[in-house]
Amino acid sequence: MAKITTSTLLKMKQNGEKIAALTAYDASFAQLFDAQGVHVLLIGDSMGMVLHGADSTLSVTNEQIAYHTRCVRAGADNALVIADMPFMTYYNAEKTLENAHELMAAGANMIKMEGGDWLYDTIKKLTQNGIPVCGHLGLTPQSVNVFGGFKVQGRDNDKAQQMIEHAKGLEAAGAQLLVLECVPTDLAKAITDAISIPTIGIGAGNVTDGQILVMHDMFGISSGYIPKFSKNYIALTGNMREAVDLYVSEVQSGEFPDESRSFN
Ligand SMILES: Nc1nc(=O)c2c([nH]1)NC[C@@H]1CN(c3ccc(C(=O)N[C@@H](CCC(=O)O)C(=O)O)cc3)CN21
Ligand SMILES: CC(C)C(=O)C(=O)O
Ligand SMILES: [Mg+2]
Repeated sequence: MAKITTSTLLKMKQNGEKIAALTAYDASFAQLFDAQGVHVLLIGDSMGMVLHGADSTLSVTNEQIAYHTRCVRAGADNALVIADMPFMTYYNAEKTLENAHELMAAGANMIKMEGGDWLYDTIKKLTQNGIPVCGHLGLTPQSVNVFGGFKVQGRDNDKAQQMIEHAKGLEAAGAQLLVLECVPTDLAKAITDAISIPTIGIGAGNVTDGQILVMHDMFGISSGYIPKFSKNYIALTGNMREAVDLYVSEVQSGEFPDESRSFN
């Protein structure tokens, strides 16, 4: 496998080849995932929950994401490395550029931010400065307290229509990838068809251009609650390497996620 870049991912969408992504937080797992053909590794602020044991992602800092990005970078040969921008590190353009710079210097190839139309100007600035951006719409966990819980988003028609507009706007602002989290499958399909950049789904059905899972959920070892959209690949295979291998092949065939792991 050659190095995965933003243009590789775009070509994969155009060719109908599914993108397999996982979160990663250290060099050993990054290397294992990379060796099994995972295309994208995300240093997620989910680390607040699966590494630190918190009940949300809000306490994660830019410094922590930078530290784990260095760890993942060291193990990633070919996979594209994306670093999450944590809660309250991108509330204005200047702050965002400074914090995104730290994550890029730590070895990220791209940064990810949660949100819609209020991010357009910032995304423009980042890409102008050479920092590729992944958007994130739907259940954006940094807004858990606004949503009143981890709830599926875009169920009513107005909200769905608004999310499609925001997806188009993010693309127009320069975003090169888009995560869709916990949205009805029909909406994920409409968004995936409406934009030319690839979509990566989690709890968004098998209609997106790729899939991502939190690695601990895929291994069935997350502390606390395991979301309904995830799948325990260790239970199916008995070892980590085969678990990742099966995940990648089920993403590529469209077998994962099935209806029982999607929302309608
Ligand atoms: N281990 C882990 N896995 C994740 O996928 C994940 C994290 N942590 N932390 C950051 C966010 C939080 N996420 C979550 C957390 C809970 C639900 C959840 O409870 N979902 C309900 C659906 C609720 C509804 O129907 O509206 C479910 O049944 O899965 C979803 C996403 C996704 N991310
Ligand atoms: C679940 C993914 C998309 C994420 O943002 C994270 O792991 O923090
Ligand atoms: Mg995140």
